[in-house]
Amino acid sequence: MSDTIALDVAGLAKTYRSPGRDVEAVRDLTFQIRRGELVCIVGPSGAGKTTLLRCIAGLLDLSGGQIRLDGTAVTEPPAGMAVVFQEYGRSLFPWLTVRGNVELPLKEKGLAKAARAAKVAEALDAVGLPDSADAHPWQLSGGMQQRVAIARAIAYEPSVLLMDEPFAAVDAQTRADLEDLVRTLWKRLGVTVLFVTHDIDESVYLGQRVLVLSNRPTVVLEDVPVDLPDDRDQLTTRSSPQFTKIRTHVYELVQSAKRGERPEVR
Ligand SMILES: Nc1ncnc2c1ncn2[C@@H]1O[C@H](COP(=O)(O)OP(=O)(O)OP(=O)(O)O)[C@@H](O)[C@H]1O
Repeated sequence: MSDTIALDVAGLAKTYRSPGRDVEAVRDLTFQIRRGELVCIVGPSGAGKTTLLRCIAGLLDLSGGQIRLDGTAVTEPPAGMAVVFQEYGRSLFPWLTVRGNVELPLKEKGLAKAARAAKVAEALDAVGLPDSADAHPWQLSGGMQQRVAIARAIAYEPSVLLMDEPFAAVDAQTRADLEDLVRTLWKRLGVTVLFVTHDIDESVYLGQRVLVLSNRPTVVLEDVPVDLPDDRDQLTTRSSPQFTKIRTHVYELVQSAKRGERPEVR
């Protein structure tokens, strides 16, 4: 089962077209993610990472290629997918309580009230916010709000979880806690995770693989395996020689991507 392909991105191209100005964001992206994998994506700013995620989420029309989730072409937001964005402040509804926010997609899914209540409680518990159900998002810190966004995503029980720079706006200590939370939930739930980040160390700490993207128009520069033990912790893992070796390699790749290096000319 673990070798089944969950996400298949084949020859993806995306050009934003507007009168008098076309922006070719993604030229030719091809990669596959197996069910239950945790894959990170890094690349230079403006490389098309968000564009890629929005295409996978079914939020943008493709200009070429195809995206398949569990064998089915993605042409609209797929039922089995959840997305956590960077801007938790804008992704939570301020007029709803934490419970209301986490419950909303479950209502849309058609779950009965008792089942919804159980899933909301379980998800808030999993992200360490069992006592915040009646609070409103604006009463919580940034890190807590992002936990609510994660709780909302996991309560929905997606088969694929997309995360677009989810921790970019939180402080370093909270970020480390949230990274560990993602790994814990990923292991517990067996969900397939695609995680976009600017932070090279974060990509190596979290991922089983790191896809390094070229600059725009985007292609995959290198698919880097992260052969670190599965049990990771912020101190031991990050200070291990193997971690340093991989993060140095990814760092050099991103630097060469910034200089415009592309696979066909390497
Ligand atoms: N709606 C849009 N219309 C036109 N061009 C766009 C649009 N959205 C993004 N772009 C362009 O597409 C390219 C890729 O943008 P995208 O946001 O996907 O990159 P990114 O890798 O996520 O960037 P960053 O790391 O800075 O967040 C950029 O040149 C951007 O200006």
